[in-house]
Amino acid sequence: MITVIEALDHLFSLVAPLPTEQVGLAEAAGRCMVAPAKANRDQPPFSASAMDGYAVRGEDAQPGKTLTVIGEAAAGHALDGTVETGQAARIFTGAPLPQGADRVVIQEDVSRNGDQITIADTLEDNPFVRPMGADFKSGQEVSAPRLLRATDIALLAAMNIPEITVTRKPQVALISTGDELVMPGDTPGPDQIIVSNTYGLKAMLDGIGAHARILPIARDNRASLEACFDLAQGADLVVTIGGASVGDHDLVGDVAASLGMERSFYKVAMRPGKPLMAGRMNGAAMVGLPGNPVSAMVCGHVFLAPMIRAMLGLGKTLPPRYEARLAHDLDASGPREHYMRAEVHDGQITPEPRQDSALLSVLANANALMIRPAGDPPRKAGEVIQYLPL
Ligand SMILES: Nc1nc2c(c(=O)[nH]1)N[C@H]1C(S)=C(S)[C@@H](COP(=O)(O)OP(=O)(O)OC[C@H]3O[C@@H](n4cnc5c(N)ncnc54)[C@H](O)[C@@H]3O)O[C@H]1N2
Ligand code: MOO
Repeated sequence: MITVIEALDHLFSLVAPLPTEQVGLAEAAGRCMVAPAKANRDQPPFSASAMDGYAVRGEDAQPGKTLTVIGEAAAGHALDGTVETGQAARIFTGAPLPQGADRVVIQEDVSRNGDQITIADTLEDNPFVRPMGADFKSGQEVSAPRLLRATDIALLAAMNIPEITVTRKPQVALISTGDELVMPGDTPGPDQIIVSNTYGLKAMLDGIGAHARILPIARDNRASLEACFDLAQGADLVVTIGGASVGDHDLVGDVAASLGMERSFYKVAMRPGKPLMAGRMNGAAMVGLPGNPVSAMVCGHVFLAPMIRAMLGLGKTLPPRYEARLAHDLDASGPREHYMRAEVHDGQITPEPRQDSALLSVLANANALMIRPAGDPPRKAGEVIQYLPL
């Protein structure tokens, strides 16, 4: 059996960065921007008031001083004039600082009588001015490649970049297999369960920039599986779930091979996730995940997510591992790399007491996959161990 790292190497060789397309900013959230974006202007484009109050010359900002108000500057309406010694301009947050003025006295520090203001003894030191270009300067870059978050989109908008170049979304076809499965909302027979893996995987993959399609459930016969593979055409990545092991009804490998799948590997020395298979099929990457719900989700994190990132152009890199200290002693681990459902709090990690790969409630309760290397010896509380955050 190959290792997790070897399997990832094979999986990376099945994918490449996808072509790019233009999108408007309103559609850019979660997309992968491929080229650096450059600010088209300074922000703010002028020295701006940070508060509501009065713009004055620095030397006039003294407690007890009385000044004459000569006009008003509001956001979008600059004052046409200069603030001279002994003068002030009414000013509001975001307005350009008038010529001559170099600070703002907030209105709480001023008493006003007609066109006269007197500065109070409570005068604050802060000049309440945002210098021109304080946020960013023209030409400043937002680096790429990057998955765009809400905060990036706000920054790109402020930079006056209405359209960006992004990688086309990887199209993923998700095929659950098994006679025992029905869709959520359907009425299961006495020997049936509700399909969960396709829904969990779609949520995971859509959340990292892919577009996953849930295909009809393939039944445990060749014709049904073939029909589902046919529906998967056009996808960049075809993912089957279940039917990967050694049982009489585990047909995925055979059917995929008969449809031309060139296999890269079958079986990985990991737990859960051992009966994983992958290859190239009709120009797409194909991954056959094990059916146990936790196995499928763990393989999604460990294998599918890095493949999606590679297709987006974010590089062929391993998911970053974090470190925490064991809260309790652990027994020796087995011959397969073990991804244990665990909880990390305040830098301390505790594996969940039950690790059966059928238990989705345990997975949902966990916030980490604690990684025990193959053949890991017994470990003591306080030792450092690696994990993937969930
Ligand atoms: N004799 C052996 N038996 C098994 C071995 C083995 O090495 N020798 N491996 C075990 C391991 S490890 C796993 S993992 C499972 C994986 O088997 P399959 O990929 O063939 O999965 P199925 O048998 O189809 O299903 C397993 C389990 O998961 C449920 N399932 C399947 N698909 C879904 C879905 N989309 N949503 C929710 N639940 C699903 C299914 O009902 C089964 O309960 O094989 C072991 N056996
Ligand atoms: O590998 Mo299975 O995926 O141990 O449950």
